[in-house]
Amino acid sequence: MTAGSTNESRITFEALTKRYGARTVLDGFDVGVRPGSVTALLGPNGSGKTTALRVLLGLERATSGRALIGGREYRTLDHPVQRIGALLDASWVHPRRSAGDHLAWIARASGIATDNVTRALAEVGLSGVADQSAGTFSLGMRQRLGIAATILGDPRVLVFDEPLNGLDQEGVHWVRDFFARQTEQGRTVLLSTHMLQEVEHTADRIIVLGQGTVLYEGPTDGLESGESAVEIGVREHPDADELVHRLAADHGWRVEPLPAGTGGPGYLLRGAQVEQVTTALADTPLILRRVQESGSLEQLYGRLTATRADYIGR
Ligand SMILES: Nc1ncnc2c1ncn2[C@@H]1O[C@H](COP(=O)(O)OP(=O)(O)OP(=O)(O)O)[C@@H](O)[C@H]1O
Repeated sequence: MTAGSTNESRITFEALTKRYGARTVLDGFDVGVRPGSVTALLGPNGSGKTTALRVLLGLERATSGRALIGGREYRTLDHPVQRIGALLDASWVHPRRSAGDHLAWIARASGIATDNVTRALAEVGLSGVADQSAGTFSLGMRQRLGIAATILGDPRVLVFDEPLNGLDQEGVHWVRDFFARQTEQGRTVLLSTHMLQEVEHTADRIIVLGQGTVLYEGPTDGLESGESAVEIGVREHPDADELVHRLAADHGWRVEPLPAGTGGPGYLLRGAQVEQVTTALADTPLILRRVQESGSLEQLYGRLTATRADYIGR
């Protein structure tokens, strides 16, 4: 792959802000999506994932900032369907039209040679039902048909909104394998999801979206196997901050305050092990209320999105 084609496959959100009236949905959302990776845009319901994708696809205008495909905004692309394929809603298909006709119709409307229909149907395993009405398809088959439409123009960038929603196990596995095949060929896959459990097995990287901006961006595997960390909660104590920081300095841990909970302050101690922490705290006047290992995707997500309620309705 040439450097040029890598750049063409890159998605970039540049300080993207989107407001609906007084409501700020995206607030300087700024992140790049790497070619050759499956990247999950993760965030709670209403956090702005679909909005970010819709701006990328030219379906919404940004209030400020930009969303770029290979350095260009969607509306300036010469042959958009050959640059980016997107599936925002798999239910969008005429029920009486056959799978093949549905794709041929999209191909014609997009200026793509209809020969591509056969290739796309084969790629998603629907060749055998090409003449069957889409209305008779299961959700998983409709999803595959929607995916076939995204690859008609053989684009280097693929975007999906909640692609695993409602699928059974087999459907989920199929979609994951499909994504892996695409990135092996150097394509960029960006998907949105609000389901954390999906991410670890589906994506190589995650972008956590909250408070309208990027709360975290990084690989999914490092989250589980990376540096150890321990979350603690202690009872209110006038010197709690100072004591925790002193312990951390003695042991070489890094301290991050956690969002205030009930009953006392909380801290994330990076580089610490649970046993070290409980032993060290036993020599202080601090009373431990809770302690748990951290560093997993679930804990990270919980922590990052803990303050989202402050933002909604702003
Ligand atoms: N056209 C619009 N006018 C006003 N508000 C809108 C519009 N589109 C989206 N919103 C609001 O923007 C917020 C973000 O919506 P968005 O669909 O981007 O979130 P999401 O993260 O994709 O959530 P979900 O997982 O529920 O789809 C929501 O509160 C939504 O009500």
